[in-house]
Amino acid sequence: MSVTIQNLNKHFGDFAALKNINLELNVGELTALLGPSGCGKTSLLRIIAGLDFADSGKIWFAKREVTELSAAQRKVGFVFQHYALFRQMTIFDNVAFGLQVQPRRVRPSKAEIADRVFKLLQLVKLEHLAQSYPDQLSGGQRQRVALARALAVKPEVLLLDEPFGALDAQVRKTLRRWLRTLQHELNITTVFVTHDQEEALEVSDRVVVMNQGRVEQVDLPRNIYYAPQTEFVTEFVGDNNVFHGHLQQDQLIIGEFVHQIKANGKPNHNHGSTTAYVRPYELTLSRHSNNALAKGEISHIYNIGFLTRVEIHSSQSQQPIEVLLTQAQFQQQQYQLGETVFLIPDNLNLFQNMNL
Ligand SMILES: Nc1ncnc2c1ncn2[C@@H]1O[C@H](COP(=O)(O)OP(=O)(O)OP(=O)(O)O)[C@@H](O)[C@H]1O
Repeated sequence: MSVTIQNLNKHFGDFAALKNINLELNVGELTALLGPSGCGKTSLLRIIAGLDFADSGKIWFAKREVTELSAAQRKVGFVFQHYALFRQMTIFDNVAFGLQVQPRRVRPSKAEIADRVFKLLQLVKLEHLAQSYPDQLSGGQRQRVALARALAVKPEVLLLDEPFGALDAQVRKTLRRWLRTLQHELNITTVFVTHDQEEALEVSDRVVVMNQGRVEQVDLPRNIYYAPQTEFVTEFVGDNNVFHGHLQQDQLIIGEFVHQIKANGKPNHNHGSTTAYVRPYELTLSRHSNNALAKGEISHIYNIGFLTRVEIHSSQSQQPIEVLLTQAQFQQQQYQLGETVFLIPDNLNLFQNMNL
């Protein structure tokens, strides 16, 4: 079931929480809504679910307009960050709940319910805990039960609001891989809210990056990382070093440094005040100033297995500059703490400041 969102707006009092959202979520895809706290992810998810309603705009599930329909009428499955399981019910009864409360005329028979619940518990690999109670389960297991419960009513769209947000890092990692496999097996259109970029990039088929109630970019995870279209996406996703300078034709001028820009890195306008973003692994250290962006003093060296992280203090950057090299690269050059080095970029993401 595809989901289409058209010209959606939502206010809370005077505050515009969602501003003209247009989205097309593809059938069977796992879409992540990613953005900082307060950008409107949960508001959008709740409106897709029918738990809240927009001021204007329309929503379709395939060809069925659902804008005015309640959550129950839309047939969505929902999983929240905090496992909302019924503590006094067994795991089996928790999963069966949505089916047992259906009106008699549509409710499956007792045997059918039992069969479906066991299949779902097998799917989330918890069939051995059917007769346990939520308090006897770990956080990760409870979230898997919550997912089985959401799936029990055969939803057309599955909506997950930071489902692993309350779990520790290791469990999160295991569960997000597991969710990805499961989601592909079931092929159910899924929307997943997260403020964790690694989670969004690893789990989803497509990522919607949001900022202050607007959609900034909708793209494949690799494009969000390697080809960010806006300054916000560049800054929000992945680590960056930031340099402020001036563009003049093909040259980026930062203080005393003049860097020749490669043909593929040129922005549309080639004049004026510019911010350059460079990933830590896209910077190389050199003892020569040729085509450098900046220079500075090595202030910290940190080995992290295969990689070496080098921090550099420079008057060209407000923050310490971070460079990631392989151990081999680093050792070959024998850089020392306190040494002055030049920074050469392999790639630049340039955004021009239109106000200046
Ligand atoms: N019921 C409400 N009444 C008033 N303001 C609200 C309400 N719900 C959300 N907001 C505001 O709308 C904005 C978006 O909230 P929302 O919960 O959608 O953000 P979010 O991106 O999901 O953030 P988080 O990651 O912190 O959950 C926030 O500024 C929030 O304070």
